[in-house]
Amino acid sequence: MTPVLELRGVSRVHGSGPTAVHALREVDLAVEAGELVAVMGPSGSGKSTLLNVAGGLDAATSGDVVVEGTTMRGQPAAALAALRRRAIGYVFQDLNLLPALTAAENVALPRELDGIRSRTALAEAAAALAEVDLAGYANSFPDQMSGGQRQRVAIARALIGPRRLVLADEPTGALDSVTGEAILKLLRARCDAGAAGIVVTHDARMAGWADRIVTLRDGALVSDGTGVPRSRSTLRTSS
Ligand SMILES: Nc1ncnc2c1ncn2[C@@H]1O[C@H](COP(=O)(O)OP(=O)(O)OP(=O)(O)O)[C@@H](O)[C@H]1O
Repeated sequence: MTPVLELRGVSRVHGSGPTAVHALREVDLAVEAGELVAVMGPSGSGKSTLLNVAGGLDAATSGDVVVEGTTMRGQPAAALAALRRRAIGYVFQDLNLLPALTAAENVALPRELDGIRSRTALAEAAAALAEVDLAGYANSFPDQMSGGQRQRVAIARALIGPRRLVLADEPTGALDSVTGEAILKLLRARCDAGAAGIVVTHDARMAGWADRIVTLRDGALVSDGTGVPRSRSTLRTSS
């Protein structure tokens, strides 16, 4: 089976000369449909860079990023933007919700940008909001919602439509552990339904929802927990 996401020898160097920062060094990583991978590692080890490169928000300096069989390198900007919108859901560390739009409008935005009719996109947004337990909040604005609710709106925006790759950068960062766990359960459920997911986290309990944990150190993948027995069936029965 073709992995949903494949990084092949991916390096990312910020800047050049003596001040160059090697944020990623020759990273190989494949994520299959149905799989949730947790990325851990110390601050500055390259976790956000890995997500940005995987999501096409930043370009690899060398190596290839392949999403659903499409190599990002060499794609015209418009094609890359379309691939990002259609295939990739991204939960940003700082959420990036637009304050002037309601929760439903925020969630619907990527679909509308993709040419889906507004009514259809808003109906999809309502379903995505229900999926994250915010059915009654479609018409609320971000500043009328709690931090945890805003986080769930951002998750709904990443899950709307037929996205097959979901990338989340510390999605539980500012949340209490119960809400954080709920967010990971949502990502887990989407992966169980056939998506591929990567979640950056510092929290080993959150990483417990993943099928495997990869660790970055100074931009290099130093461990890949492939082959570790899956713990999610245990987690599920105890939740
Ligand atoms: N745009 C940039 N320009 C220059 N250096 C950068 C840039 N983005 C990241 N870096 C550097 O690349 C390295 C990796 O950063 P990155 O944010 O990917 O790490 P991280 O593991 O996500 O850190 P944290 O856990 O603190 O979020 C760091 O040394 C950082 O300073």
